[in-house]
Amino acid sequence: MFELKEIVYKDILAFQELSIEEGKVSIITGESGSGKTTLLKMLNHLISPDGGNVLYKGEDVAALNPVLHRRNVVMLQQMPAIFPGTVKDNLTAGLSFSEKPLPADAELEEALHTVYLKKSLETKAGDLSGGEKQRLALARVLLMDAEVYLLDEPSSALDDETADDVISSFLRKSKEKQKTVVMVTHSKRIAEHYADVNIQLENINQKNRGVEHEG
Ligand SMILES: Nc1ncnc2c1ncn2[C@@H]1O[C@H](COP(=O)(O)OP(=O)(O)OP(=O)(O)O)[C@@H](O)[C@H]1O
Repeated sequence: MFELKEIVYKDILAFQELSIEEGKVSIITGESGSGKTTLLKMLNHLISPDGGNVLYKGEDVAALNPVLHRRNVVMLQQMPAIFPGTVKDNLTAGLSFSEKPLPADAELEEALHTVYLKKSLETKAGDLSGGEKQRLALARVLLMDAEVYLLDEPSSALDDETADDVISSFLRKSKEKQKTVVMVTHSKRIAEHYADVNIQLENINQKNRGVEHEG
């Protein structure tokens, strides 16, 4: 799905080669500051490497329209924005922004069910807890029906049991629809349980290599 070659980005990332396989769950781990978020941003065309190439389905991402690329490759940021209004307003925000058709309420409720968020569509989003807001943002991303989901620590605000429920349910849904998922996590447990492929980033200021890849 993605091929990255001879990547250099500031003094943050430097590695020879990395492949992200279609239909797989790739989990990125590595110590704080090793460049995990930076790598996701590169896949999302939010930043471009100083050296090397990022190919998406064989095409150089630098040559793709960033807005159109981000409809296919959707990123859930580490601290996702929650918009004023209801849960429903928040679920449909990404779709409205991308000018995609809005789903019926039943589909929105199904997305809430997938992320174990037991709230009505009319609940005020501002009243949700931090972990509930994180799940709401994950449901919003799921509804985008993208080809690739880039998830930056999507369960950081959840207790272990809820994190397991939510991540396994999200990944089951994405596998059913043959989506590609790239997820950053600090949780060894999540990485061990759910990765088809483990990508370990190393801090290039301390060590001399950037990526270790296990399939
Ligand atoms: N635009 C930028 N310019 C310069 N340095 C940056 C930029 N963005 C991030 N950095 C630095 O690059 C390093 C990697 O940041 P990044 O957010 O990718 O790390 P991370 O592995 O996701 O960390 P964490 O686990 O703490 O979220 C950090 O030292 C950060 O301060």
